[in-house]
Amino acid sequence: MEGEKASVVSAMDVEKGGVVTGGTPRASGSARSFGVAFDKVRWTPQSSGGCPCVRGKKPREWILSSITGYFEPGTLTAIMGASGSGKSSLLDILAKRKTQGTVEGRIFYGENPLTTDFARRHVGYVEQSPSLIANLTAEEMLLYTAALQRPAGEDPAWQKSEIHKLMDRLGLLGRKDVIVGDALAKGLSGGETKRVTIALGMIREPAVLYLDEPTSGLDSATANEIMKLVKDIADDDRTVATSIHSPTAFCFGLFDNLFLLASGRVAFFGRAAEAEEFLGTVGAARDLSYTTSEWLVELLAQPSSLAKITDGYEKSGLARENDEKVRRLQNMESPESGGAAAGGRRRRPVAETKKSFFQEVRALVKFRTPRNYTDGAYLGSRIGDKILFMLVIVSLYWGKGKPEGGASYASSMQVLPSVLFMVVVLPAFGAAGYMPSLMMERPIFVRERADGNYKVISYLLYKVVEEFVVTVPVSLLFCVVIYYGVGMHGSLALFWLIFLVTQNIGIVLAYLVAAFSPSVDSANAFLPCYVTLCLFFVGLLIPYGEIPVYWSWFTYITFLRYSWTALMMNEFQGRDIPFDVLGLFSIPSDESKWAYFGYTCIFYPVFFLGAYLIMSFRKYVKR
Ligand SMILES: Nc1ncnc2c1ncn2[C@@H]1O[C@H](COP(=O)(O)OP(=O)(O)OP(=O)(O)O)[C@@H](O)[C@H]1O
Repeated sequence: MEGEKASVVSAMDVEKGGVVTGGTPRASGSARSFGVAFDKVRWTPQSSGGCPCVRGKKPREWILSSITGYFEPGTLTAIMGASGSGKSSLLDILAKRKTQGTVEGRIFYGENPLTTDFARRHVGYVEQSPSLIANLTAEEMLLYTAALQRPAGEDPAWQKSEIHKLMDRLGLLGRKDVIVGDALAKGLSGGETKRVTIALGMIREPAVLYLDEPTSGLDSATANEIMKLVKDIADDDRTVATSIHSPTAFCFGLFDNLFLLASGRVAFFGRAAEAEEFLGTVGAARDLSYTTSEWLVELLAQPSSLAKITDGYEKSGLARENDEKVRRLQNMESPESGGAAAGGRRRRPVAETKKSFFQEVRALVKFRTPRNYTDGAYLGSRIGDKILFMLVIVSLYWGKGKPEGGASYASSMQVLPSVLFMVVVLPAFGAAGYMPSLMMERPIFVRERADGNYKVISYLLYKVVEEFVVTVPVSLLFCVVIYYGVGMHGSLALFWLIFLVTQNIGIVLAYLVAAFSPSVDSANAFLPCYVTLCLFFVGLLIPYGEIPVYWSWFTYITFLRYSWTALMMNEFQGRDIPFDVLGLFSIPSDESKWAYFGYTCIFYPVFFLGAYLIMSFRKYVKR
């Protein structure tokens, strides 16, 4: 496959003249060089749809208006502007990451119009505050991302050696075994975390790399180092643009081009070295007590002078030249582009990196599951409650299921339905414990989906497989101890299967609730509410036959009803006892317990599908 062995890090390792890193030689900049051209781009947070009578006559407020420019391969463009001027919004639009509002204008990458698929394959995006997986080490974080983003057939050993080269180049190799960490568990420092995020943006070898404030929160020396790395990336024929708030003089010297934004309009676009002279021509005289970058920051922070500058730019010859160049690039008539628009070279086909969902699930399980399985908090919350309730049930009901063991028939007939009731209710309530994991991980899920790391189905399958593996031994222990401790009858295997399935239905129910809930609080309110309502309709608190007709519909969406009925049938069907226990609870004695087990199972795919559809179509990020 072309490019299969193309270096993960060739951007870093290529010596001028085109040499290689561990893999097959790659001529410098020979493949996947795209320039970016954008013409009269504007954006409003208001959506375009809807009936005007509902929307009202409120005119649209354009946060960005008439933004025209281009980024060329081999150049580093800095986007500067005051806070709120639209820097991040512009990058989001160019990377197809805006999820709200209306975008107008034309955006081309080479000869390709911008699409989500194109952006996922060719555009790297280094977020300002990326969500990383806190319990992975720096090395694992990169290997994990490489396993998801690199072509399927790539040799993992080769991938690992390339990742090590990338880490070495980014000054991370000595810190490869340090966990990424978060606010609660300290791991990498802020500067090291930024390097990891830049490395993440480079793993797919994107032709275009956007960075949103890569130096924010860093000291000047670290900021300079980071920007040197960014400049190196651009020097390898990549198209690189970064938003930056207050660059040091050193950083400013690294910029090839400068894009100044003022209240969503262009105040200057051209060679960084020519900005000062141009601004002088539109009446913004340089204050010599500042460095150029400091002066620009001061200038852009003064709203009173900005309209004059943006008006001056829009009427300038420079703006006309830029417009003209963008039009040439988009029409693919640029002599310097050789027919490939926006300054890009003719590119060869890119290695197909799409993976099957099975390969994605395997990568997710390989890197994330071992960490979870060795995390005491993760396992404790999944095993602890089962062990506790198992001990409570056994100590309370020891031997009471067998009348011949001392308990009277009457007591035994009361005890067994109650124990079975608790056996189905516990995993349903316990499901609340699975919601936070999905909700806390939502920012990671959102970033990884935006990076095109996996499909929703792969992520959900990984989650359920990871949980299922834990539930198998835990539920087996729980069921064996209770079965023999209480003194049950019927099939132990079916008893266990019903409990196992009920527990896993609880898990996917938790995922479904987590998928549609806007916050952990609302999810925590909804799930116990639904489960508690279900308790009334299980069949123990009120026999089915006595449930009022206007509530009967609810019994059909009470999965606990089916699992409890199957357990009751398993326990009492065919037993020679002087009580008609099943009849007492309106449970048909002549129907198959396996059929009720089957009805229970149906809830699993239904809840799973619900969670999948919501996670696929819901926009979790408003940006
Ligand atoms: N989804 C959105 N809905 C409504 N307003 C938004 C949305 N996204 C951005 N804005 C507004 O657009 C303006 C530009 O925001 P943006 O984040 O692009 O600015 P910025 O220049 O990157 O700022 P900073 O340097 O502080 O990060 C701000 O006023 C912001 O509140």
